[in-house]
Amino acid sequence: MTPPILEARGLQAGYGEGLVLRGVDIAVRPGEAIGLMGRNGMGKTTLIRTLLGQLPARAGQVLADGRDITREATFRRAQRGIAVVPEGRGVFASLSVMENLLLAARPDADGRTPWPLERVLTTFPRLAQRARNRGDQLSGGEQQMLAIGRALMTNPRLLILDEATEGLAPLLRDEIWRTIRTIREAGLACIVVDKTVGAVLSVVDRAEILVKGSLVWSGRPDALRADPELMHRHLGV
Ligand SMILES: Nc1ncnc2c1ncn2[C@@H]1O[C@H](COP(=O)(O)OP(=O)(O)OP(=O)(O)O)[C@@H](O)[C@H]1O
Repeated sequence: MTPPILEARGLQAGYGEGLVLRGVDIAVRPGEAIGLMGRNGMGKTTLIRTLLGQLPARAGQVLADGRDITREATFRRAQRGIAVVPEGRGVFASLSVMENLLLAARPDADGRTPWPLERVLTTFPRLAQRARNRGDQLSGGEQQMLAIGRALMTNPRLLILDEATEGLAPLLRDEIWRTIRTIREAGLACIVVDKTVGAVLSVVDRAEILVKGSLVWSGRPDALRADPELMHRHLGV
């Protein structure tokens, strides 16, 4: 069987004296979409940061395609096709939409470009309309689309979206969810973190619930929806 694109085994990490992740096992296979769920402060962002190498692992392993990358630098992981749309977006304010996109462009590790500029602009028609506008002239929703567009320009195999719809008006949220669905249908693997539980469950293949740095439940979205008590206890809905 093809090994997972990204995997954690017994992963522990934290800040200062405190341990946040208490031995997490998780794997994302090619084309799979995972919803990483849990109440505030349970460790979702910490897990993503540790998978990306932005925070060191204290114990356990991170593997990419079956290879141990626990000590590998963040930029090397990005070269392996792991792209992130961070909380807070990271768009260059003084550059145009087009410049933001072109600056991010690079082929994948095999030299292919499944996401050329034209495809990104077709996926986000709003970005095409705003091509000459500066990053700081965009609405919050447009900035978010640009952040996702920039990630796609790196031709990733796995896209990690942390709070992709945070702070956006409902209509813009719907537009972001529609594009995430399009990206999914294109076969790109994703990890999605978002407070809108219903929307996350509508786009992922599997949900994983974190409680105090441990994964306590993993399963299909319909199994989670069918268990209101579980949803209430761990997700507060
Ligand atoms: N830079 C930091 N320094 C110290 N503690 C931190 C830091 N970042 C997060 N924490 C703590 O680590 C724990 C997990 O936080 P994390 O941000 O990973 O949770 P989360 O599940 O992503 O929650 P949220 O939805 O609120 O972002 C929390 O107790 C938080 O206070």
